[in-house]
Amino acid sequence: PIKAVAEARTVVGKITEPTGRTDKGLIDTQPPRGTRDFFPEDMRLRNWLFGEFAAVSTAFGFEQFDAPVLESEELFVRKAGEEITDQLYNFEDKGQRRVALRPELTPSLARLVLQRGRTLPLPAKWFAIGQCWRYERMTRGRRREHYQWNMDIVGVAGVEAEAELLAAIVTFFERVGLSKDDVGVKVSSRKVLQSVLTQYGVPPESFARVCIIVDKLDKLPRDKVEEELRVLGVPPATIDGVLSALSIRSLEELSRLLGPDSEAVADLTRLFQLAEGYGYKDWLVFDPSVVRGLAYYTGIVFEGFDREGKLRAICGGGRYDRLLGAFGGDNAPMAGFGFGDAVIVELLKEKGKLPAPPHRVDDVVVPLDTALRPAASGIASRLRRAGRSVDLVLENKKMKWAFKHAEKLNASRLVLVGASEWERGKVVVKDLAKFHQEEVPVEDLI
Ligand SMILES: OCc1cccc(Br)n1
Repeated sequence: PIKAVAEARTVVGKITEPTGRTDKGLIDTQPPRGTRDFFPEDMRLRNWLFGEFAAVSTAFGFEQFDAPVLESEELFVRKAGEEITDQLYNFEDKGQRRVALRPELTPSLARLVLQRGRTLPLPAKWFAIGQCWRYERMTRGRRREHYQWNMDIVGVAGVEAEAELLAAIVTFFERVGLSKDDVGVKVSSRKVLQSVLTQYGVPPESFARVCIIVDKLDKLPRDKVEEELRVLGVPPATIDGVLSALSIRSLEELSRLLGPDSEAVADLTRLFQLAEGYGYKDWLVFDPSVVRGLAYYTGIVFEGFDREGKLRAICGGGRYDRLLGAFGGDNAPMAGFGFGDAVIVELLKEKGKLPAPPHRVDDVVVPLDTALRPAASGIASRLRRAGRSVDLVLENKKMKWAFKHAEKLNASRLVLVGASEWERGKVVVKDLAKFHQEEVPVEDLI
């Protein structure tokens, strides 16, 4: 047995106690494939980022909602060949129910809107920050989860909704220190593609699938995209028509192609006019090749991008006026965006703008001998009730250690509970920034 324990010690390392795991080796301490742990330093960054998401949402008067990560699979079963549904993290639970880890938040939002039905006051402006999942074959070693910030407006049919959502995205970029020289937002409308396909007599039921294939243009070679369109039954002439429309780079040109009464031209013209009013027009780029990869978009679509073109889309969104109908409900106009927590961090890191929020406390409280531990605990409670963050030293430590500890915690003050001062109803408060100390009566301590 001694030898076995000794062996176990080597396998399990310093955490093995005599009662440690001697039958097996150390558990796998890595998180499941494609997922991340958030150690405290990671959580501080994540809390900062989510704090920025929430601050922008609040500045725009949005209310926060959430829904289960686990949803009925039926919410995400769409037949448009989207990557997001091809990679659904779905399974059958112990009650033989078909369920899935949500790959996005929008269908859950739609479910909640339908749940409220006519009782939901419109317009509703809701936001969420939630973990979303995909089951990616690890061949590409990509992540299987990320956190996504969503903002959505329900009940506004005009592009004023999209203009407000774009303003929120620009506000976020400015808050985190990115300028229009670092990032931009490509804007288009699916009505462009819809008009072209209609001109070529492509049946409306193929529209969503064509969009999903065209969305792959920035990921697949053009001939692969053309092949997929051909397989879908889109004739070569139509393919050329579609692809040439996507190379247009001005609304004037678009107007010449689609005609003066085009809804797409009217929507986009209005959107750029509103953007001028908000003051973020220079952040926008009209780019009809932007179609986004979600089947349910019906109008304006947009995506945030880094001007150096090194990274994947930073965020994306658009109008989706028929999602409630797809779930069997009455349609209501809806528009929104999703903003992931990964690309933005890569971009901020690259731009040297990624904060590294330190762990800090306001006060470190130290009893200078064991008999004073109850007194020190009382001091810590008093300070905490006053709203201070307090690290109470829980073991008997010397002054030298306490100083180093307070420094490590970036503490503002070191509060020493010593016998002679305590007898006089006082404690010693050392201001660590001003190298100044004073005896403070306990009743005055805050
Ligand atoms: O944006 C697509 C997506 C969905 C779920 C999880 C991850 Br990682 N990525």
